[in-house]
Amino acid sequence: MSDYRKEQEVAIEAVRRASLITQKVLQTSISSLTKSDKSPVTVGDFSAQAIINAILAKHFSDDKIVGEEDADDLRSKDADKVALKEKVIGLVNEGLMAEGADQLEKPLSETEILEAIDKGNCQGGVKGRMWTLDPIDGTKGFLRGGQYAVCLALIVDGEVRLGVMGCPNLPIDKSAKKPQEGNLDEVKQRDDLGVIFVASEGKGAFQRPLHATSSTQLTPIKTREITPEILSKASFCESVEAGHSSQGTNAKIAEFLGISSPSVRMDSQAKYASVARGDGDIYLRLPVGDGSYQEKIWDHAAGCLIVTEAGGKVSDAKGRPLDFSIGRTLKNNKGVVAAHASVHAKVIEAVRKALEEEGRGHL
Ligand SMILES: Nc1ncnc2c1ncn2[C@@H]1O[C@H](COP(=O)(O)OS(=O)(=O)O)[C@@H](OP(=O)(O)O)[C@H]1O
Ligand SMILES: [Mg+2]
Ligand SMILES: [Mg+2]
Ligand SMILES: [Mg+2]
Repeated sequence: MSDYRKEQEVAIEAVRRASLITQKVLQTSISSLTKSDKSPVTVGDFSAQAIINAILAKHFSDDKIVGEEDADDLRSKDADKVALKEKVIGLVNEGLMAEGADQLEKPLSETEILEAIDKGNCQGGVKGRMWTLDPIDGTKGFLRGGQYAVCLALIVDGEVRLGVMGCPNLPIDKSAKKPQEGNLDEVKQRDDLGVIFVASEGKGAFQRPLHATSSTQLTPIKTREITPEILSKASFCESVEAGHSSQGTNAKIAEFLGISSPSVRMDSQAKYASVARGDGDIYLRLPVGDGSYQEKIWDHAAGCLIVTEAGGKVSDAKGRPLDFSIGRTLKNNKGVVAAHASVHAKVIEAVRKALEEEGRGHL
């Protein structure tokens, strides 16, 4: 097994710088536009993607990047988009020139920034080294002051080897109260928020405060011990957006497992982070409708490794491992189930029953 020490160090620094810039956006104003698929993208998403891609390109110039965003909208002559691009240029240079490792001496040009964003155009695949980046996962959450995550993972020959995730709105201390969902003022004011989660294949999972310097010690994290006997006491989390996973199916699964407490609804891969550090036990993401939506690799790669390395198990709805080797999507998988390894099989059995009852057993 390779040691990805250098990659880990660079990825943490890239995610740290990008996460701090998204926090700055949150503290000031969030300009956004709507993409052709009707989903939102903000000045924070573009800036974070440019910062991370520029740092990756500097250290690993031969690596490919599968990133969510592209710079097409920023090349538009439309006045709103030109104004948004100007903000992105300012934020990217602020993020890259801030003190610390990888500090840039001289600002990047507009062309360099747009090119950095477009470095995320790789189509994925089974061979070689590629990073996958979700510069802001849970953009809708970001806009409403909810949870969001800056997610970066290294995939080598189709397997996730390294995952780094910045969660600027999660408390450093898992037992501290999470900010109230959508309370933008609360997340602006609290100074105990901001965590980076890290996992490297075979080396365990860790967290560290976002605001610390990069030499800060990583603290190990573990999923909560939950045996089949106490499964009914488990807490499960799901998406805030009803269109992103079937909340009705999730509720039925919880009922089959004897879980009576309501789900914790949270945007983004912060759900994986919560399960990984034992602040939640099960993450359910069951497909909606006919299950035709294909999950994107950047929505799961970092979170999947972080949960696995913390002692959990991640699979699709049928219990199959997620296959990151076939392009930009997880087209061989339907849905996602993450849980403590000792109860994962029981959860999958409940998923099968629930989908069959709905006449969706084929999914
Ligand atoms: N129909 C459908 N089904 C499943 N997933 C979808 C769907 N549409 C979008 N997306 C992706 O959901 C990502 C955000 O997931 P979340 O779990 O954070 O959703 S939620 O905001 O809590 O509802 C979101 O990631 P970001 O775009 O990075 O926010 C999307 O990639
Ligand atoms: Mg996403
Ligand atoms: Mg995103
Ligand atoms: Mg998006």
